[in-house]
Amino acid sequence: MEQKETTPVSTPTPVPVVIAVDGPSGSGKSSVSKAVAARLGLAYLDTGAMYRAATVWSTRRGTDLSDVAAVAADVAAMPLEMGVDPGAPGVTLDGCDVAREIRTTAVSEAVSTVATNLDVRAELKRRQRAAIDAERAGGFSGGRGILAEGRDITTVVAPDADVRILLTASEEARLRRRALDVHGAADATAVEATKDQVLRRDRDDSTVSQFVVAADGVVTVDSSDLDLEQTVEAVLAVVAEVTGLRSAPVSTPERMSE
Ligand SMILES: Nc1ncnc2c1ncn2[C@@H]1O[C@H](COP(=O)(O)OP(=O)(O)O)[C@@H](O)[C@H]1O
Ligand SMILES: Nc1ccn([C@H]2C[C@H](O)[C@@H](COP(=O)(O)OP(=O)(O)O)O2)c(=O)n1
Repeated sequence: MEQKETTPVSTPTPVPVVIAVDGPSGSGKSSVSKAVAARLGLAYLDTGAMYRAATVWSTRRGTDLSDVAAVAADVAAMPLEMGVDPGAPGVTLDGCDVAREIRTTAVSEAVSTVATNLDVRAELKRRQRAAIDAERAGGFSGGRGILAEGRDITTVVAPDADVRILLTASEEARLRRRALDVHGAADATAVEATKDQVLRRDRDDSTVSQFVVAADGVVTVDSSDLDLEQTVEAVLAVVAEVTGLRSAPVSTPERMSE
């Protein structure tokens, strides 16, 4: 397996470390988690991408997504490979790159139907746990560990994780961020057009996962009034507090003297 090149990290380092991050849509889970994993030299698992890939796979096969048994059968045999490099986390189905396809609006609108299928959840949970165990044993991170993010990582997939974080943000901040992502603007029209993807989807997803209120032992980080870098720092601070694991200070080039 490919090993990560050099990511300077200071000790003490209780490796392997497992970090679980959950939160609603637009809270910043993916962007923040990728940055935190990269800084700590950890693998990164985007579990939402797995539900998105399952949606693409079943749709491609012509399955009616509301047919619970048929979708579950598709997903049981799904040839999915998840890349866990936080710098380039690929998603392939049957060897083909689907990283862009899984982010389309059509998939965002349909994914909750697949994510609320309990047989699909059981199968993907099994694969997610296997990915976490692979990093505990070596894997991409060379045994340093993994950060996994989604909706049920702190509660169901890895309730035994060393660090468990619920990343939240106000509804307004989440809608604004998603509108900027999808429409390139955060005016009233763009925000309105984003509501189904954010609010309706979170409502549907909440029926099978608990990601609105932190479970016991889960630390809440509210990113509403933080920018991306501040949120990354806030998560790194929780990790350092709980495990002692710290990233090396980001080095700045020395100024040339005249
Ligand atoms: N704290 C933050 N402040 C401002 N923008 C943020 C913050 N966190 C994330 N973003 C931006 O919001 C968008 C949604 O973040 P994303 O990581 O996709 O959220 P999630 O995975 O929770 O849906 C991204 O464009 C991201 O850069
Ligand atoms: N562990 C997980 C991860 C995602 N899901 C669901 C919730 C979402 O509707 C989809 C896609 O998740 P994703 O994290 O990509 O969604 P957002 O980027 O936050 O909008 O999968 C889940 O049910 N459990």
